[in-house]
Amino acid sequence: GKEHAGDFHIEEAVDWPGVNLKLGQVSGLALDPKNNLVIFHRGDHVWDRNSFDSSFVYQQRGLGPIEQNTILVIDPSNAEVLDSTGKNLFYLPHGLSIDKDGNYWVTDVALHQVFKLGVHNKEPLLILGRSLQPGSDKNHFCQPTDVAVDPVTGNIYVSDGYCNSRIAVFSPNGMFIMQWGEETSIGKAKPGQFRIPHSLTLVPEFGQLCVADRENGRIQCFRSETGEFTREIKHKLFGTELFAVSYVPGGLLFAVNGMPYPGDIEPVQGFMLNFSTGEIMDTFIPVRKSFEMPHDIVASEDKTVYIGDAHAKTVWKFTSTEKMEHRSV
Ligand SMILES: O=C(N[C@@H](O)C(=O)O)c1ccccc1
Repeated sequence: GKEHAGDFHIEEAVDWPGVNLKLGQVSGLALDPKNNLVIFHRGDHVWDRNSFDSSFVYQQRGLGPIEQNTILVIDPSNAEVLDSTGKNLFYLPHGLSIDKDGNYWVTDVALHQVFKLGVHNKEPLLILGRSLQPGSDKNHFCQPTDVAVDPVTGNIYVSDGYCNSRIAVFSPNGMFIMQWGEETSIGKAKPGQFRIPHSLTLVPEFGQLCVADRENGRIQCFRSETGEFTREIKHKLFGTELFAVSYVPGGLLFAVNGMPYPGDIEPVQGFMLNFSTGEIMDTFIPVRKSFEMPHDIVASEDKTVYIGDAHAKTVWKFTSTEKMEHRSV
């Protein structure tokens, strides 16, 4: 008989053992060219009220860099740790992305720096920013949150940061090209204004870069070549904070919001959005354990989605199951 088109639902892959991985605060997730999950976590370091002074200078240098491997490569099917690297380099890991050649790009909010790590022995090939020195110019970031590398131009986009409100763009060899964005002024947030640009995702088919404008609880997108504002995606269902975004070639945009503030009714959850229309197509939460501070999200073309949580110290895997709306026989 005639069947209605299947309806996709995203739900936790409850047989995936990765939720039991022993991790520190999970800050960044990415997929490598082989679709392995790569996790950036803080080992035994935590970001709390004592981590920075009022000028955003990191206060816990005495701890030394994290001695555990902060970057884990995980088998997507059985969650085995295929590789681990990144020890004795970082103080407070934050963003992670992987470029088309498989190089890792990470940010460290304590160092106020962006690192490019080579595919092989992961030694830094490029470092942007000045170690432990917050600032806001061509050579200084202030708690940079994420980094994305354009697959065509090789240009490097940095979302900077907690204590800045800009997107800074660099050439493949690290020369400053341009920046855009400003602090959100009192009252309604205007286009191009940020309150913690927290996560980046490139949308190559549309020549755009989208930003999780965290405390404005919205996604802003820009033309990646010029920084020109193209659109905002915002829903009441996002609540106060929108933490992370991940675009999937083919037109889907995934996002995750923050725990409800006192008085908020919107629950913390993952979102699957239609990039072109901005509409919410599905929402999802874990079955095992619960979101505490979901911090990053990464999705692949087959609608496999991972969410990493900085407070639950957990990564969940979600997959898309096609539920036939109903069959007429
Ligand atoms: O948001 C915060 N942290 C998370 O995003 C994170 O851990 O990356 C934070 C802000 C102020 C003080 C302490 C932590």
